[in-house]
Amino acid sequence: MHESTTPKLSKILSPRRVNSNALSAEHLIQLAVFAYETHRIAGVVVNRIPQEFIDFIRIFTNQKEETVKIGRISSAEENEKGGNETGGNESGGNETGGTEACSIFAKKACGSNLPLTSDMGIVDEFDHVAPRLRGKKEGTFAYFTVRDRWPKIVTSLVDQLTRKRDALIEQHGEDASADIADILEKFSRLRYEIMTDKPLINFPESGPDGKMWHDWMEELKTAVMPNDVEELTYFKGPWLFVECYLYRFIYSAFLATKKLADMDYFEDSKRKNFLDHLDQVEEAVAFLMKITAKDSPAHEMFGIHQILKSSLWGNRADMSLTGGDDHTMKMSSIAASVQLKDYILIDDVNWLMVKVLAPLQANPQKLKNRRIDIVLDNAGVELCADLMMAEFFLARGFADKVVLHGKAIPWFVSDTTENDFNWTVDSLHLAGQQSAKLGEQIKKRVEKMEIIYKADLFWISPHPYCDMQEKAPELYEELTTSSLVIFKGDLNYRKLVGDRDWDLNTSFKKAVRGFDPCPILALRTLKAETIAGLTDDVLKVLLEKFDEDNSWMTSGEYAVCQLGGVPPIEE
Ligand SMILES: O=P(O)(O)OC[C@H]1O[C@](O)(CO)[C@@H](O)[C@@H]1O
Repeated sequence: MHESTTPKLSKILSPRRVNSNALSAEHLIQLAVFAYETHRIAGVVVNRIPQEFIDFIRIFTNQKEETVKIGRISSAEENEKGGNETGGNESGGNETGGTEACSIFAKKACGSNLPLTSDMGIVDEFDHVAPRLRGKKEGTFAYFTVRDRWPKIVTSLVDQLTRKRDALIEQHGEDASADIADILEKFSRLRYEIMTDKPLINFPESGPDGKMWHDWMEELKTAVMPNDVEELTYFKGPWLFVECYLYRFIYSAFLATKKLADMDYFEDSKRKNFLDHLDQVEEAVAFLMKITAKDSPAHEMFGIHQILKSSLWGNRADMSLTGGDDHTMKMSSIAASVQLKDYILIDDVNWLMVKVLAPLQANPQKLKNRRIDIVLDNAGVELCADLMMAEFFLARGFADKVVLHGKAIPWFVSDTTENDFNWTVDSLHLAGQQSAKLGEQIKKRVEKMEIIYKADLFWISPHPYCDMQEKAPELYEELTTSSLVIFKGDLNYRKLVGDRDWDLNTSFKKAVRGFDPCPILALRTLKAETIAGLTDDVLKVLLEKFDEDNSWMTSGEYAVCQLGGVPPIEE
């Protein structure tokens, strides 16, 4: 019976949200069976009851107050209760000797009338928190990424190398020819291994973090998935880990060459993105110059929304979504910040002003070392908006220094490296007079160490940020001295919430799992199926608009400005 009902159930549950009208007795039974099956397969107590299950039962039984409990009932507990209260599935013993049961019983008020929000993945099979996203789940964006986007990214690198072959040989000499052949061979194997879901292999322990990668892969296999080492494949491994591995693997192919070890193979698309947005950059910088001018009549707080949201919408112009293809924004990020406000699902900017920025600017203790950090994302137009944000904080007296954190190697197609940072500052004048002034201003600030660029290796590791304190204690310590850390973009957000399939209304605080060095702000457009902290009202609107389609989570159209690390405004 289990075999025949479970697939039907997954069909019902495969969209993230399920229309509760579609419920029937049969569905309910299937749910119970599925829960039992999952429990039995996972072999653990199910300690996180999916909201949809609770809602299903509540709606189905038409009772107002109840709790659904599903899990392994130990013999002692079962004896005490006198067995299964609803006469649920009574299966025989199990491997550990306890009696397994699927038990559903009413106890006390629980749940809300929220739409059904999470998928049926109950808890992660390895650590029993919300499930990590994985490429193996068909129909998800992670699956599409592994199946289509990654091979496409590798193919476009192959195309680029083939196209540039002669120029590279001319620049570096004949050795480059063998280098290119070597890389092409590695990439063709890489594509094959992705597409046929092969296990990840160790790459040479070279580079500043090569040894660490070996350790992390071992750790993942031994600590996180000890019984399923063969599961560390492109589709089955945790999506975040495997995606970081992919970009590190690409880097290792170049690193192993004689002449191309320093090449930034994503540079062309990053520079093109900047050059395609010159008008938009100039328009946005002109606004910045107006509100930061010494005689500007603007109120101190004027412009914060525009500047932060301009940086947010810069994150739309991400080239990794299109595999490096053109992705030109039509309006300037400042114009977008005004026009696109309805697409911001969580907007904590007022709260940020009250709790963080206003006290910083008032600076009652006359501090001289107020620091704001920006963990950068993409180069190109997004970096320009981030530089504007840094300048705004300094010019308007919110901070004495701004630390920009970039990547030490080419990363996720368009992420900012030190070269990108320097090149962009040097090239701002191409956008126009106002941008030229900004470029000069930033250079001065870099000289005076008011703007500092750093590239800690942790940012190119596969770890969620809740592990920072353990994996990169010095970086964590450093962030505790900051007044605000702004995390830009989707990848940073995925790492903040651990790249997990949280119920959409899980609090942000819970999802960051103790990562709390100082106030943090996520400025992210949604490009992956993970988010936490949506309110009932927002969920309702999304449900009405999208029903069972969750493209809003990955289209890059919607966004959040989400604050953590400070008490809620009403406290
Ligand atoms: O540049 P961003 O905003 O971090 O986006 C990169 C993200 O987009 C994706 O390419 C889409 O999932 C992810 O690989 C990554 O999380």
